[in-house]
Amino acid sequence: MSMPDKAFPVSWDQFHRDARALAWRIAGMQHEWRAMVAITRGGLVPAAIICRELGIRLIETVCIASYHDYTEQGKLQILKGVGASLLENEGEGVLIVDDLTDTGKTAAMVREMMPRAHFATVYAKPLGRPMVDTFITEVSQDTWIYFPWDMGFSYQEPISKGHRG
Ligand SMILES: O=P(O)(O)OC[C@H]1O[C@H](OP(=O)(O)OP(=O)(O)O)[C@H](O)[C@@H]1O
Ligand code: HPA
Ligand SMILES: [Mg+2]
Repeated sequence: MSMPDKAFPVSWDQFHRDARALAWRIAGMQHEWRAMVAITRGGLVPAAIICRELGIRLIETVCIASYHDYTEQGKLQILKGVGASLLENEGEGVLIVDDLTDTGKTAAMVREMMPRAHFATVYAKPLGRPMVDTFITEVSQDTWIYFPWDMGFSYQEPISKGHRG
């Protein structure tokens, strides 16, 4: 995969707002969640915001490593799954959270573990969209989302000089 053409930088403020919007949408489903599963590492950030909003206190992780070299997706590797109790009833009543779905491969792998869980991401690209139940903002496949935890302050080229942001 080459570097996507477009950039979608997200600030902490915006991420908090978007994660809260996702919490509002899920709250509207009026479902009793028995646990939340955060997909590490990116899913830990929205998970923290959403479990606070929804009052969920049982938080588990699925630890997956996939993007080993910036935009180059390596083979997906499950480093850790969830405890047996969450797998009961195919994950019914479990809320799975990730920051985004891109190709949908990560979501597909976790869905396989808990087919009846609800899968929510803050952002979704078209290829991953069919793999998630709920998301807030769709960005095009040729866009790279820059999350605030990956960023630092740096000089920005003016748009007229070819700046892509
Ligand atoms: O839909 P996909 O193409 O599978 O991509 C989406 C996944 O990629 C990123 O995680 P990454 O594997 O980079 O690890 P991280 O969360 O530890 O940063 C992101 O947080 C999603 O989990
Ligand atoms: N941004 C950050 N991490 C990612 C992306 C993205 O667009 N796609 C897959 N992992
Ligand atoms: Mg991730």
